[in-house]
Amino acid sequence: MKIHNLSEKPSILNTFISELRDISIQKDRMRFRRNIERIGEIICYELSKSLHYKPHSIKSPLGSQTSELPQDDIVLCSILRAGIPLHNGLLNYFDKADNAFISAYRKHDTSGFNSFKIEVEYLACPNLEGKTLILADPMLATGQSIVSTLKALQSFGTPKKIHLVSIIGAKPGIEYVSEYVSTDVILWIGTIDKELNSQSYIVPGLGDAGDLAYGQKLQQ
Ligand SMILES: O=P(O)(O)OC[C@H]1O[C@H](OP(=O)(O)OP(=O)(O)O)[C@H](O)[C@@H]1O
Ligand SMILES: O=c1cc[nH]c(=O)[nH]1
Ligand SMILES: [Mg+2]
Repeated sequence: MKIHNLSEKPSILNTFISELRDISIQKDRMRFRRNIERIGEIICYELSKSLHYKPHSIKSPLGSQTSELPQDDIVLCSILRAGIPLHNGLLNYFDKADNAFISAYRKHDTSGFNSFKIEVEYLACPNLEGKTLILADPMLATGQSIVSTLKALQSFGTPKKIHLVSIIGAKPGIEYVSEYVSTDVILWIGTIDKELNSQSYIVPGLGDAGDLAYGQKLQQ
C-alpha cells in the first residue's frame, strides 16, 4: 500500500485537523462536521492529481479550448456514521461520482473489556467492475472497519483502482490494512498518530468521531 501522509508538508489542512482534535472547539458539532467536509475537499484535490486525464474540447462564447479532464468512473463509498461529512467533502468535487454506503460498527461482546468484532449490516453499492473506488472513513484505528468493508464490497465487482481516504490513522491500524490490501492501493491520510489505547481508540486522536459529529450513541 502506498501512503500519502498529507501533513508531512505543513498546510492549511493542519488547522482543520487541529480543530477536530481540540476539546474546546470540537464540541461545536457543526464546525466539527464542516471541518471533516473541508478536509474531504482538500484530500479530494490531492487525490485528483493521480487520476487519468484526457483532452476535452469546449467552445466558449469567444473561442475554443482544450483541457485535460479526469476520465475515471468514480465510486465514492463511506462508512457510516462518521464517514458522512467526509463523503460530502469528496462529493463536492467528484460531483458525478456514483455512491455507496455501508454500516460498520464495533459490536462488543461480554467476554472481555476490549473484545469486539465489526458488524456490517447495511450495504448499498453500485457495480464496482472496472471503477475507481474511493473508500472514506475519517478514523483508521485498528483498521478492521476498512478491511471488513473491502471484504463486503468484493461481491460487487473488481475495481480498477482502490483509494482509501482517512483523516487520522494509527500506525498499527495502517499496518493491518496494508497487510490485507494489494500494493497498488493508495492511502490518502491527513495525519498519522502513534498508538491506540486499551479500548482501541487513537491516541491522541480526537475521541469518537461519529459521536462528535452526530451525538452520543448507546454502546452495543
Ligand atoms: O479502524 P477501526 O478500529 O475499525 O475504527 C474506526 C471506525 O470507528 C469509527 O466508527 P464507529 O465504530 O465509532 O462508528 P460511528 O461512526 O457510528 O460512531 C470510524 O468512523 C471507523 O468506522
Ligand atoms: O479513535 C477512534 C477509534 C474509533 N473510532 C473513533 O471515532 N475514534
Ligand atoms: Mg464506523
